[in-house]
Amino acid sequence: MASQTRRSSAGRIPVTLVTGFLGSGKTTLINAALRAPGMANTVVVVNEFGEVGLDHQLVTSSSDQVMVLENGCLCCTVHSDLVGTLNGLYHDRAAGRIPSFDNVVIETSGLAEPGPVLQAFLSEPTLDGLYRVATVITLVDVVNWRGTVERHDEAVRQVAFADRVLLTKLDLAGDPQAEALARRDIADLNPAAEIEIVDWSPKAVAALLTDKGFDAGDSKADPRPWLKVAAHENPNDHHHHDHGHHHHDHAGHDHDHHEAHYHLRGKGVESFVLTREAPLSRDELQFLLDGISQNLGAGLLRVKGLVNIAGESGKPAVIQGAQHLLHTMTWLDRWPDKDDRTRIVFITQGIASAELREIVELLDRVGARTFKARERAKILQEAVARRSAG
Ligand SMILES: Nc1nc2c(ncn2[C@@H]2O[C@H](COP(=O)(O)OP(=O)(O)OP(=O)(O)O)[C@@H](O)[C@H]2O)c(=O)[nH]1
Repeated sequence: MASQTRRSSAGRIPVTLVTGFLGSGKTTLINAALRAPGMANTVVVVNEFGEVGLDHQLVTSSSDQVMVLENGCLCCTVHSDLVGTLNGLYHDRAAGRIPSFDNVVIETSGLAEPGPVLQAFLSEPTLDGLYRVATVITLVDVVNWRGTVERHDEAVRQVAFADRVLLTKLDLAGDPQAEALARRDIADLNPAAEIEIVDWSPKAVAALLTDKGFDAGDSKADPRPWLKVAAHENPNDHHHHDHGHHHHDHAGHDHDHHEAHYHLRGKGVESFVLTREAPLSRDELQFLLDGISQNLGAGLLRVKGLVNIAGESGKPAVIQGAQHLLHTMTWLDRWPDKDDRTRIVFITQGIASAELREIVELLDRVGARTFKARERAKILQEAVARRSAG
């Protein structure tokens, strides 16, 4: 894995990823949006499994601004199909072969893993520089949610990666508790996600699908709504805000609450916030990130953070990565507020926060020793050089 400082990345085309399990309402959502004038400059890319041919007709009949990839799920073919399609679109647009567009929506297959898709957008030789992921929207069908999440880990990760979770099929839910249960489960998996009920009006849906999100290539952007450190640090706050009629019960007597917590604890999604008061050198940052991703392997889902790099204290570096491969780095002009500590959010699966904390502490100790030794070696070398020169 290589940390890399990106060239100016402003001007990349924003992409909205729409994920959600089979039947959660992705096609319905996108079709609703395509009726709005606000979607005129948006291209929709649909990925699907071969056997679900219906999607294709539904979507293409509504518009000619839709591309369909039929070669299987994104997780297996992302580096060929999706990358090829998006690269092709970009160059066709540049050459004037297709009408200009300034926004892309990708409907992923219901079984798609968001991690590899995100990774493709962060990796230099593929899509970075052309496109950036603006928001990840995950649809959750509240009627089938519990059964789905129990059996399909993809559904867990689709929620874990979301910036925004949209609840669908509330009108079909017989159980009046279904919404509250789904909200609680989702907040357990992803305490930073906005959880909303879908407003199906074309204008409202189009606004969601054209949301520009946080652009790490825009040095004036405010990273706070993207990073949401507080939500990751204090996940329980979120429960209290979002759990509607359960908010009176802060004492922990809520039976369902414990059940829900237990139910999802088995899914193992956790977040961990690494905070550093002292600025980090680039080497230290690289060492820490490499060490963490090597130790966590596939257990690391997402990394994002603001870093105070030694010698660059007036401005934060934005880093982000998806899974084990990439960390890209861009710079903001200034810190968004007085807090200029390094804060990096790690979202993991199958690794307890305590375990991650231990790994970080160990890396810190090893790192401190390594860097001190390197520093000493440098001083020695310089002394030797001075002596041989003089
Ligand atoms: N009543 C009701 N039906 C909905 C709602 N959302 C989606 N549906 C219906 O659920 C079915 C599945 O919706 P789709 O939009 O095809 O779901 P999808 O996520 O694209 O499904 P896949 O392509 O299989 O992954 C359709 O018949 C929709 O009309 C909702 O909020 N209420």
